[in-house]
Amino acid sequence: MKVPRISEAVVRRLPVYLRYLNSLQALHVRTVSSQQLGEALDLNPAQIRKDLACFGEFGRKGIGYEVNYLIEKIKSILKLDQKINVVLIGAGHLGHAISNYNAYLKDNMRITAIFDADPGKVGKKIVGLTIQALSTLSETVKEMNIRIAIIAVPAEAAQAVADELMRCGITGILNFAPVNIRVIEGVRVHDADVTMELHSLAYYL
Ligand SMILES: NC(=O)c1ccc[n+]([C@@H]2O[C@H](COP(=O)([O-])OP(=O)(O)OC[C@H]3O[C@@H](n4cnc5c(N)ncnc54)[C@H](O)[C@@H]3O)[C@@H](O)[C@H]2O)c1
Repeated sequence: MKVPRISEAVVRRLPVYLRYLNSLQALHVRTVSSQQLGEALDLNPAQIRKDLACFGEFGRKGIGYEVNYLIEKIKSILKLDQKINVVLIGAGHLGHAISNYNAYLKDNMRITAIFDADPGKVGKKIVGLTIQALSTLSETVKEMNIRIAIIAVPAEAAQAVADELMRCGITGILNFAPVNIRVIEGVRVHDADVTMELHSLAYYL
């Protein structure tokens, strides 16, 4: 089935559905209604039905959605049914934490290469992956067919790193550096900024 172009808001909600569905699957729950999903995720059931209807008729009246089937569908929509290699740039404190987390993921999407500019770190290992010098970035990205990168370098280095990543063909960047990265058309950046999240929480105090 050809999937129509869907809004960013829907793309953002699909991983939320997936995470909850995975937790239901772990509990051997077989079906779930949009009502139950809505209550658990604090979302409008009509919204959920509308989101999922973008991709076809998954649900059945009176039964709801089959958890396993819906998980497979969402994974395939998000392309998580295929192996996705990710490169991490920056093997510092955050880079280590992310790599350690990655090691326990039972996921098709995994960090498969780590790079750092510090010659003292190059050659060392983090959870089985050898930290590489940036001179081999382009080669590794091509070899491993990598299109997604995580940036965990200091803010002042982030733009140059992003530029190099784009030259290598990276089209998706998860940026942890507290700086706005400029990208060329066709490349997406998602920012993960702990400080900004805390600052906006402060407003609700
Ligand atoms: N540590 C945290 O909890 C945390 C949380 C959120 C965001 N951040 C942000 O993530 C980034 C990394 O933080 P950190 O605490 O891991 O810093 P860190 O100093 O421990 O690590 C940064 C790493 O990047 C490497 N590096 C520097 N320039 C580089 C370049 N041009 N190419 C490749 N590697 C390069 C350094 O050698 C170092 O290993 C920072 O921008 C920080 O603001 C950190």
